[in-house]
Amino acid sequence: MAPREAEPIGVIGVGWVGLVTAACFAELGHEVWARDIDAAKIAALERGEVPIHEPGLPELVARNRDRLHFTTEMAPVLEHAQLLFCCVDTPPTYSGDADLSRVEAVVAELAEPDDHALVMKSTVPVGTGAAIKRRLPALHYVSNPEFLKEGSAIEDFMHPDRVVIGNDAASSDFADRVAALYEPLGAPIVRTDVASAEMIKLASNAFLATKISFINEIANVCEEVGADVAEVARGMGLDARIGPHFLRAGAGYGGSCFPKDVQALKQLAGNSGYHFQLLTAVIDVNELQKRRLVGKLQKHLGSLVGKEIALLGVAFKPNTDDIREATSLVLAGRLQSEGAQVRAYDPVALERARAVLSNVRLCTSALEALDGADAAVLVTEWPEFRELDWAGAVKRVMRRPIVVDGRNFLDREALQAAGFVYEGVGR
Ligand SMILES: NC(=O)C1=CN([C@@H]2O[C@H](COP(=O)(O)OP(=O)(O)OC[C@H]3O[C@@H](n4cnc5c(N)ncnc54)[C@H](O)[C@@H]3O)[C@@H](O)[C@H]2O)C=CC1
Ligand SMILES: O=C(O)[C@H]1O[C@H](OP(=O)(O)OP(=O)(O)OC[C@H]2O[C@@H](n3ccc(=O)[nH]c3=O)[C@H](O)[C@@H]2O)[C@H](O)[C@@H](O)[C@@H]1O
Repeated sequence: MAPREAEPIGVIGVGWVGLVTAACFAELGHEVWARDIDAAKIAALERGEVPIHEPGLPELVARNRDRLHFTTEMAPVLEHAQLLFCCVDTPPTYSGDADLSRVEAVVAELAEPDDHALVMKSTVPVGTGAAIKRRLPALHYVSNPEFLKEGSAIEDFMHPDRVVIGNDAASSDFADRVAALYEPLGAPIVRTDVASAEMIKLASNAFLATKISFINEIANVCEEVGADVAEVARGMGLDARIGPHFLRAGAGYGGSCFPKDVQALKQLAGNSGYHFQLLTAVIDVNELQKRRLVGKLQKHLGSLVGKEIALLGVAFKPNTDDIREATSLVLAGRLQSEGAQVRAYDPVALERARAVLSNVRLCTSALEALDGADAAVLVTEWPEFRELDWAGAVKRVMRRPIVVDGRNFLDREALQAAGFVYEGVGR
């Protein structure tokens, strides 16, 4: 696609957000200089390898290879581009606050006053832009939070519900140039101040997490009173004020963002003297929700000592190999401390799992994980799990036909008809 005006773009931090940003801006016709301090990652990208599992990304990177310039150095980025999209990670610290050390490292490499603008795509606490500007008053700073979801990152980037751009008066020309980059996408562009832009990102993630914890609590009550949460969510979601999205009850939210961003917003409020009660509950519900699956196993197996439990799925959601804060990790730990033997299978996340699930037997197929298992727990709703021959091969290899469906994903009626004990969430 030929852009109305090509704008050389710098991307700093080439992870999930950075690589998708770089590839999508290249697809929109811009030259992109993308820098990461991880030399192995840059070397892989230069060889044409994409280091993460994200549908469509290898093709997009390959198609735009001529416009994508990967580097470990800051100098070529500064030389070629004025808009510097900061996409470094902002993981949680022990206190739950966001760790801004990577952002600080990027800022330390910028001079001022100069003709660059730092465009913050990383998720940062409200006040980060102001703090950076206090130290470097002449630095141009634009907040441009990212709302993409892993697994549909390219689609989300190219067809956003909205684009948010926050800036002060001194940086309005740069902010206009950032807005111009997104114009071809046809999405509403929300122009606002930096602090509000930062808050829009945190509040959006916190609200979505709240929806999930809310429906999970409704699910838990449904179990007590004999209602089906999937039916309840369907009926609720048709109310336009509620909407149908993010009402899937299950084993709680995971991933690199909701857990850390909800915690970070709670901490941010606390640091300013405000106790954000609702978010405290959202977090507690989510932690308990992951563990409730253990109780469902105990209901049918009694003590878990020596029992063989198969986890179907390790990734925090399908279509990604990301296992950061995945429910599978909490569950594996809980099951092991109850004395169970745990085996697990995931179509794409096994390599990443190997580094953290040391006492779990990682299997190369679902059937291998299910062979001899006393129960199966569906943790990630990969389509291939629905397509397994439950009534035939699975029934034959499992020691006991018990399935805990942590995502309400499998065909309950078919499994029950095949003689399985089926436990969903909230039904
Ligand atoms: N993963 C997601 O779905 C989304 C993430 N975000 C936010 O975007 C930010 C990035 O997230 P991810 O892409 O998931 O992180 P990531 O961990 O996948 O990637 C971050 C990259 O930055 C690199 N890096 C660290 N310090 C650097 C430096 N000084 N210079 C150059 N590169 C450096 C790292 O080596 C890594 O490759 C976070 O703040 C996150 O909260 C926002 C929306 C969606
Ligand atoms: O800031 C971020 O990093 C991103 O965080 C989430 O995206 P992501 O974590 O990639 O994935 P989601 O699809 O939101 O799922 C997050 C978790 O919630 C769970 N979930 C989601 C929806 C639902 O109805 N129920 C539910 O339990 C998923 O299983 C998963 O564990 C947001 O959806 C993005 O808008 C945001 O940009």
